[in-house]
Amino acid sequence: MRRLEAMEARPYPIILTSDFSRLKAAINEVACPSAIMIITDTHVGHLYLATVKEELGEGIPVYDYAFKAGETSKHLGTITEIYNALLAVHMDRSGLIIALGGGVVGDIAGFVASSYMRGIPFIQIPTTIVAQNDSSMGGKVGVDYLDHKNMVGAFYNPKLVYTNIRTLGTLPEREFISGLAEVLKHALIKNKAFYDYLLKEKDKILQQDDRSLIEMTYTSCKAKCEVVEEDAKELGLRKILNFGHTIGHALETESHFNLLHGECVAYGMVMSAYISYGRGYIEASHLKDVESLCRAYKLLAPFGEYDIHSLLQHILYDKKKAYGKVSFILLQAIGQACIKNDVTQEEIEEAILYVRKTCQ
Ligand SMILES: O=C(O)C(=O)C[C@@H](O)[C@H](O)[C@H](O)COP(=O)(O)O
Ligand SMILES: [Zn+2]
Repeated sequence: MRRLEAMEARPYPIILTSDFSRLKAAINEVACPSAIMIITDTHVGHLYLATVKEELGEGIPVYDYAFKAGETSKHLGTITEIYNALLAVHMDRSGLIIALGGGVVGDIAGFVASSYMRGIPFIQIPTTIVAQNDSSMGGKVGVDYLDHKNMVGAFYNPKLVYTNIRTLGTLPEREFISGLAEVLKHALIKNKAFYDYLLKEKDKILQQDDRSLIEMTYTSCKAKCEVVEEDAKELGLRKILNFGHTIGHALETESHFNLLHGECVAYGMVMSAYISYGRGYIEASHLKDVESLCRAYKLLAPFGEYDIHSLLQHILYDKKKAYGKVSFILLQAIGQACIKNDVTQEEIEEAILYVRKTCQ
């Protein structure tokens, strides 16, 4: 087991382990709830709800609510349904919400927790690579709105993140691989030694060796927490966590979510590295390093025939636009990112064409 304290200012523990046996003790350390509502989805609920409930025991009422699994549930309708479920069991501020599942569950349950009765405590039990290494910490919660991803939400931290890495065993391979893109991102923007580790340990990580996964998750979470610690509300430094996302989000939308988030982020990271190379920020060999790392983890499948004009339109309407400018995260070295808001349409087009040519 490993333990990390996220956020020095308002700390919450991140427990990394390989079963659920310490769950109750970990909750007791941070809360003393009168009742618990476990929010999950139909897929994860089927796999882990019974075990988690058993671990929680019978001392207090434990309710559950499962919504239909998938990004299509990430909208305000699901939020209202959960408010209704909470009201039906008279949940008040002395209650606790548990998010049991991947990124969509964490984002939805966290948003409910941030807004129900102006905020009640919640904890995260992330069950996917994305959730364990990225979305369960940092406090971003919310839902999609109309066509816009994560358009409505809040910053609201959990009281605890309890990660059982064995839950990854039931994750489809495509999702496992896709989620790893966020881990690679943390290495590329923040930690060259982690980049080296990821190359060295790739076989063990892909085989889901417990020790390697726990070590990887620990380092990944630490990198993210260090960034969030400095800039929780994404006014400056935190923007680097969006490396690969400006183009990645556009691709996600353009593929009608047929491509997974991490798959798009991987293409986006190579495109951003290409722009960085074009500007002379990094050497050609560093661009190849980014590609090799993604390929080592089976990312960068052949790139589809996406319409460049539509992609550009999505990018130009990026929700992170400020004062009319889109922020881009570029690389200055492996393990070092910078924020630029002067990337031109031509640079983006060339980067898309580069990935189209390289990923065949
Ligand atoms: O935590 C952050 O900050 C991130 O940007 C992490 C991203 O990997 C994650 O996809 C996040 O949900 C993106 O948020 P958004 O604000 O760009 O929608
Ligand atoms: Zn992401």
